[in-house]
Amino acid sequence: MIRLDSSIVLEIRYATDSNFMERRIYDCGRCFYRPAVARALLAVHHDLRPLGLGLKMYDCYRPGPYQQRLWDVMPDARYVAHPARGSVHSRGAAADLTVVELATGRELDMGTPYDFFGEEAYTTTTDLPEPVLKNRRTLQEAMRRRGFSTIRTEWWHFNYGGPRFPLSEWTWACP
Ligand SMILES: C[C@@H](N)C(=O)N[C@H](C)C(=O)O
Ligand SMILES: [Zn+2]
Repeated sequence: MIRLDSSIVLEIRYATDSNFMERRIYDCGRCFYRPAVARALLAVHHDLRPLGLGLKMYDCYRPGPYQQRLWDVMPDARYVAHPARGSVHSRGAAADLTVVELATGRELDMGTPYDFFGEEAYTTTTDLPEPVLKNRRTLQEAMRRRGFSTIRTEWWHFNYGGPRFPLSEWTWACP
């Protein structure tokens, strides 16, 4: 993604130990997508620019075998897709992301951290401060406009509509 626009921020958490597993599972953090999905995300990023905002990616395409690693720690289908079914991430068509101020890199307050597994992170939760609800609306409206849909339990996760791409186990090279 950052080859398409280097102002998209990458913070691929599963390539760090700052994630719910508290350990690194990717050898390095890179962000790949099916071309149509990449184009749609780029459009979202550009749509946000007049507001002084842009996208920060937490996770992009997720090679199939890594789904089991997530499931081993959080075996709850509300929050992690069952490895036997596979994640839309492993189809190259899901995004875990947030919105940042372009000038400062500061994340907008979405009410919970990434991968907070609880009701405060649900997209259906309305019992949150108005600025948080506004920030979530900004993200959701920008993503919906370009063909993405939300899921109930995670404000950061979006699935791209359209063709159902196959699951993949391809893994990127690290420098
Ligand atoms: C684990 C979380 N970041 C996530 O992506 N969850 C969805 C439901 C998935 O595993 O596909
Ligand atoms: Zn996700």
